[in-house]
Amino acid sequence: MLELSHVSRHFGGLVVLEDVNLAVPANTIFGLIGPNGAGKTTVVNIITGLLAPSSGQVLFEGVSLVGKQPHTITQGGIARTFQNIRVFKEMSLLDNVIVGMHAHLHYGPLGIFTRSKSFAAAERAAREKAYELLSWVRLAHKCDELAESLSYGEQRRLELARALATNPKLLLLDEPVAGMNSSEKEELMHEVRNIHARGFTIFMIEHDMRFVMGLCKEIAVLNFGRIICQGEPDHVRNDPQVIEAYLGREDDASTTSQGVAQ
Ligand SMILES: Nc1ncnc2c1ncn2[C@@H]1O[C@H](COP(=O)(O)OP(=O)(O)OP(=O)(O)O)[C@@H](O)[C@H]1O
Repeated sequence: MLELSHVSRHFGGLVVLEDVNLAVPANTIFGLIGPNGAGKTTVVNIITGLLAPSSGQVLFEGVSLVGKQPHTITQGGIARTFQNIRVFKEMSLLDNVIVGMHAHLHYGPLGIFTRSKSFAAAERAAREKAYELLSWVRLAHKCDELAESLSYGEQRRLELARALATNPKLLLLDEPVAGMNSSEKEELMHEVRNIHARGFTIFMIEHDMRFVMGLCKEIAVLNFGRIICQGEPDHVRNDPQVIEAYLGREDDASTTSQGVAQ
């Protein structure tokens, strides 16, 4: 579904990504991990059109994403969440999700002013769809509350619902459990599994090894801008280069000489 071939990215003389090759098949949960500064965010920014690669190709369903604007890439079927929560705190949960849907609503400019029949129908359909997406992340009962009333974990779940509002085929999660406590992580793991079971392909970058190992079918490991290992969790966990890359790094995950955290 998503393919990066020989992708490199330099910032001046700094080589941040070098010859990165990744293939994310449809219907999988794929994880990209790596120590701080390895280049993970740069990969996500290249996929979503915020950055162009210095060289190489990025294909989504066989079509090149290089040079496309972020909103075009979103409309083409890739949605993302961000490391830092970006919900609109003074808006209701429903309105937060409807904002995410905006690009897909079809009503003419006059409809907005006259509240024509087609506008009213589009608005009703948007509210119904938003309610359904909120129910997927178990927040429908709070649909009219303001986002600011939600706990941190709930705000993250709201972001998921909003990302899904663009009707993506591929959902990119950028450090989805950053700042969460362990029960919030458990809940999000459940949510991500459910969303995947509804037919979405998921690509995540994440520091939390337990979360990644528990969810992903396939994992790629980035270190100093290069992919050093790719495969199923058990393979990655026991790979000597991966253990070496993580050993002594308290910031990323618990590692032992027997492997990366189970
Ligand atoms: N716009 C930029 N200009 C110069 N250097 C940059 C730029 N963006 C990223 N870098 C550098 O690229 C390297 C990789 O950064 P990136 O944020 O992609 O890593 P990361 O793996 O996501 O790290 P983290 O896990 O800490 O978020 C870092 O050394 C960073 O300082």
